[in-house]
Amino acid sequence: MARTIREDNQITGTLQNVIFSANDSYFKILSVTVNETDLEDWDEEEIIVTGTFASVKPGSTYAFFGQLVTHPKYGQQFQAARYENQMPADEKGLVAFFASGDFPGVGKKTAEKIVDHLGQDAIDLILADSSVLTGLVKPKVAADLAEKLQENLGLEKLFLLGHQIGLSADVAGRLFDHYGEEAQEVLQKTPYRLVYEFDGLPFKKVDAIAKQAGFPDDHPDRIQAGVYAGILNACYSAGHTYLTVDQALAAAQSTLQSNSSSMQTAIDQALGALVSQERLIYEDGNYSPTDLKGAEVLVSSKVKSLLKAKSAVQTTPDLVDTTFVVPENLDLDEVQRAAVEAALTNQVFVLTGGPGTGKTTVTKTLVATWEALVRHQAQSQGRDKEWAKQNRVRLASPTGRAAKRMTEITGYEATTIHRLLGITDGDDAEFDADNPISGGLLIIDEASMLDISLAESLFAALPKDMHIVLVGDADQLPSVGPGNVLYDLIQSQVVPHVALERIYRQGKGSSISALAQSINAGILPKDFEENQSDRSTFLTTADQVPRAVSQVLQAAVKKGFTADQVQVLAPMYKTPAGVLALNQIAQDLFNPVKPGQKTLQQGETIFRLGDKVLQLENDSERDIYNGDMGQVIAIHYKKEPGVAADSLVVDFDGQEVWYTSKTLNQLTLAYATTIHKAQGNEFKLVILVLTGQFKIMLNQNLVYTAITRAKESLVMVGDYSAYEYAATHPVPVRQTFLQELLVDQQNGRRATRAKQADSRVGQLAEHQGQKVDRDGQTTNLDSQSASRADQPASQQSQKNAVKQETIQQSQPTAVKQEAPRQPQSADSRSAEFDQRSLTSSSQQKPAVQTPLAADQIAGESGLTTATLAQAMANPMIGMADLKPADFMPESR
Ligand SMILES: Nc1ncnc2c1ncn2[C@@H]1O[C@H](COP(=O)(O)OP(=O)(O)OP(=O)(O)O)[C@@H](O)[C@H]1O
Repeated sequence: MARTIREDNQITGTLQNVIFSANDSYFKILSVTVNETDLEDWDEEEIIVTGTFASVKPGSTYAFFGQLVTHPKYGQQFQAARYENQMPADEKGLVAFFASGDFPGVGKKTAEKIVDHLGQDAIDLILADSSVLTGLVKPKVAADLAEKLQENLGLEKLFLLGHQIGLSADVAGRLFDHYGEEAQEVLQKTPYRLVYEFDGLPFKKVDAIAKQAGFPDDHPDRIQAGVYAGILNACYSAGHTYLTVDQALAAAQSTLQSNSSSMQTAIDQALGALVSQERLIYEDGNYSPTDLKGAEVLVSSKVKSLLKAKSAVQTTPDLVDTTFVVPENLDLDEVQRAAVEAALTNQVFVLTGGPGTGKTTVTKTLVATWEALVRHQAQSQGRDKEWAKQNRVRLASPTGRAAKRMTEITGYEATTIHRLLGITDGDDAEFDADNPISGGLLIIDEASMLDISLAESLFAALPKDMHIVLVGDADQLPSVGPGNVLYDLIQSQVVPHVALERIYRQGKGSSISALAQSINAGILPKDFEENQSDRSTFLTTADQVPRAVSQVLQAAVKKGFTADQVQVLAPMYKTPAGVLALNQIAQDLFNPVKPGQKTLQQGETIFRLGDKVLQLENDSERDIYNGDMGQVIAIHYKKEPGVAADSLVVDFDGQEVWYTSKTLNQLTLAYATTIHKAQGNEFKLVILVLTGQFKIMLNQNLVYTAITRAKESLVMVGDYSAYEYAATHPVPVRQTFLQELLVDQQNGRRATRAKQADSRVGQLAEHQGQKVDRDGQTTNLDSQSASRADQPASQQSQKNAVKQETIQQSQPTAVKQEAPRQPQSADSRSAEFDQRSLTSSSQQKPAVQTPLAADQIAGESGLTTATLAQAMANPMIGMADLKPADFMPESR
């Protein structure tokens, strides 16, 4: 139901007391005695007022503007959108205000002196310029008084100004925290500074603030900030670390919404100014945001210096050979063994491979062999325990979940990279170039998720002689943030690399692996629609997706799958086939409303006790990270004894984390997630939804990443053409410098030019339409976005070339693979896609019909209920037994 917009009501009242005050924001709950109100039905003396307030003072009078709402537990209360401090109306009141005891060193006499000299505008005069107090009071008293006034009234004024210019109280509060008493001046006099200095205000918003402050469209500050914001947005939305001149101009024009010739000249001047201010770097016809280029330079130079370094622990091939330890007596194949040797005999090493190829097995062997090497040398060289500790193995991963898995598998402590580096929110890393981390060998898992900024922090903090091994699946999605670290390291051929290709886990019979490999090669296999022992396909139109997913989930629930074991994946949040809608469906199935069940609401989401939930942000202080999944294990209401505020407790694999209304926005339901958020996680059953509505997001790496999250079974729902389109479209090329920085200058330039030529093919399509961030959130374009459909197919061929070259150059023993078939041209595929998307549901390829219903399976297969769960563990009689007929609505 659409929400009706109402005019604000008003209450003027005296503050009795502050019932609750949040630590991490200005949110408060107040008890107020009503003096006057326009609320028709309010006849009580007191009212509860909630909202964002400065240091409001009991006994003072305020005017609150907002709405009367009904809280499910606490009943009626006033939700204030803004408020005003009713300042003393006359000089007598003003004297009482200054002498209230709030201002150290100001008694009645001093208060009278101040008011005598400054009159009724005393407060405004002091807030504007505290030097008006010079000579009236002692310097210390003047400083304290000005500071206290700022703290209370300065923030209140900022709330008021924020309200007038369309800033939420929360942003106004953060601005005050950032700029202090200067905040108001920044907003009114130099608003475009916010583009460079303040996180979380898009250029459009800053521009609107500046317009209200009287800045014309052609003001140089506006053009400069618009150019900078445009370039930065373009880099972040496409994952680039630089833009060509043409791209930079297009991004700037799009952000500034003008391409007049005078604007062209102004943009050129702004680009020059941004370069001289060192906000941008211009080189060889490209513009890079200084931080991104700086990060690439640091990573490349650190990699090069590490490659030349000699570690304290000797790792000659002979020593590695004699100390080689393979856990669990596994028989490593030739390539795996060569990978271990190369990883230990080189200071920097990259290991890649698809699921089940033995990356973890190699990691375990590396850890065990390294420890044996350290022990052996500590003994033979008479080293002490401290030396062994200094050279120990460290393990880390970009996500908490992957780190936990590493710990479980290796038996060694693994952490997130953030934790390894001691990065806490908003603060600099504890470990950096001046204070490096300790350890002799560092293994980073899920390295495909490493963006250039995190890579910079990581490489900066490595001791100069540390061994580093990056492990990942090169065919997965690139990092959410800019950069292409893993790809560039491999492509440079400067860093030794082994690609594991033989699949062990799912074995030859696994059709999920075969499908993933085929999609990797740009082909949707002929048997895509045929149900296999471990995968099924259900073709539906976009509007049939919710029903189809619901049917599949019901079948899964009947078969005993838990919410933890099943993961619904879709590329984006919105649309009826998107993550938000699918979460509702899954929540109702896995955790239906029960009488008396405790719930807590945040925005549109109602969390129920028992829900599967996902952490959306890194919160290093509480050691929970973006992508961590957990379960709601308790909900507490404020009215309960000993409970200070409504709260929700989540169990993240044994770690309990509390959320209150202030942190609940970090959490969402996790029955369905975007594919980006599922990176680094694996699930027994994956239900993947792709439809033409997600076209802007579809590519090989996305669908490959989704499919390979399935450990045992995969159910694909949606539109055939969407799968076909994704399978035949490589991930768009990322423009980065790291590769060329790693190789010699001359060769590097050549490579860059080739990449630029490629990316220009797609330039015409850029800066148009919608912007979709790397996690599937749609926003209107502020600057630009690259249309994935029009990106060249070059990354696929580059990728294949890398694989081939790597195998030949760094890994002579690896099993060579046939070069995959090149995908069709992007144009012909696009045309085909559009045609298919227009096909009506009756023209959709029919779902394969089989007569066996899910709940018949136990009987017909001769399994008892008790053995059914056991049977589910076997992919051969697992989810694949759920046939299309079990999932699809009867009417189909
Ligand atoms: N050389 C080998 N011989 C026999 N079994 C092997 C060999 N290498 C790996 N395996 C087995 O194959 C399975 C998959 O290996 P592993 O977990 O190391 O792969 P992975 O690449 O880490 O997979 P994922 O990325 O999906 O976690 C494991 O059960 C492992 O014991």
